[in-house]
Amino acid sequence: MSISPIKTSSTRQSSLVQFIKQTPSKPRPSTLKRDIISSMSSDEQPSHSRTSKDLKHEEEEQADERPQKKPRHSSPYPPPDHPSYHLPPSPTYNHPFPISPVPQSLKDNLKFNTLPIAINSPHQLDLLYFKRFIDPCVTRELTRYLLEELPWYRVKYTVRGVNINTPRYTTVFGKDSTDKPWNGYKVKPRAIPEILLLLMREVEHVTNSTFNFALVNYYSSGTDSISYHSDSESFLGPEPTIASLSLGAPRDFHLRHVKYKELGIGVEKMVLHDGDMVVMRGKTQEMWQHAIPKRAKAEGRINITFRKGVVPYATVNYNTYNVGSGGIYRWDGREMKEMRSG
Ligand SMILES: O=C(O)CCC(=O)C(=O)O
Ligand SMILES: [Fe+2]
Repeated sequence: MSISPIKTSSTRQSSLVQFIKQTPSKPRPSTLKRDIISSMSSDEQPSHSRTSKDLKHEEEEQADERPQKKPRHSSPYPPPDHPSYHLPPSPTYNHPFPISPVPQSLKDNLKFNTLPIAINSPHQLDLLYFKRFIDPCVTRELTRYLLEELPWYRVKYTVRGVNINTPRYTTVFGKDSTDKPWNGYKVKPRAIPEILLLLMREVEHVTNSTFNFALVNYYSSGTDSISYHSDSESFLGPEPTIASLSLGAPRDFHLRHVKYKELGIGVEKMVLHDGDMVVMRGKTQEMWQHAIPKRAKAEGRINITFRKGVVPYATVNYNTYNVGSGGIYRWDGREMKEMRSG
């Protein structure tokens, strides 16, 4: 890693990140602890590189700071005055087929680890990492529900005469924060389904942000991937906060600086596990690109990103590249089946 050293009492001091504990309700960082992630190999967990002293400290802290039981929210979400998410004409607006109600067992078991670790570098990488943000007791049921209930797409498109087959399943819900009405688009946006709103509420709470889109990827095997890119699209506004949730099999998450060659900055590598959440903030999109590279072998993984689109083109673009005009796929319990060809 090319993060400049922070002197600590620890013996290792090459590449460092700051580990910042935050109070659950106030995501403003206050440095309680520093730790080392030194040249993480792609299969290492950040905790593997900690000293035993730090680990002990961590265990003690965790004893006091167990993932919190989800507070009982009695009021519907989003509230009518949600600053970014305009209520659609109906909660199921423009769903191509009905999405079953969220099972009560799934709702009851949704619990969250609201304590992040901050990962910063002098090169303006600005991440929050919530290890097992979603409690492992529910991730299996949640993954299955999303696979079975969401409409999935394999989008094809052409850029400068080149035909592209998106190498993963995608789908998207939501509308930008402008006053353009839900029915004002040539391709109408889709209401965010209840399960994604439940997750969005918690993610908004811990990131102190608001969102209006949920983009969902499904990487069915190691050959599904997303290549290096930034989500710094003009339609997200400056310094966007993007929260990215992982469910299912672990996958590598690589970040490289936009001038990594000129500046000799190495690739940052993490492994994202079932239930983890990475929040990209500040200048991360402007100065860094991220990717999920192909892997020789990998089981299925779902990724959900929450974002805030601030212009109508966000809605148009996300629908074009995550729904498109091709066939629709559903998970039948074993595999994806195309139920309507494009
Ligand atoms: O799957 C991931 O973790 C990343 C997805 C991503 O970067 C994107 O959808 O823009
Ligand atoms: Fe991305």
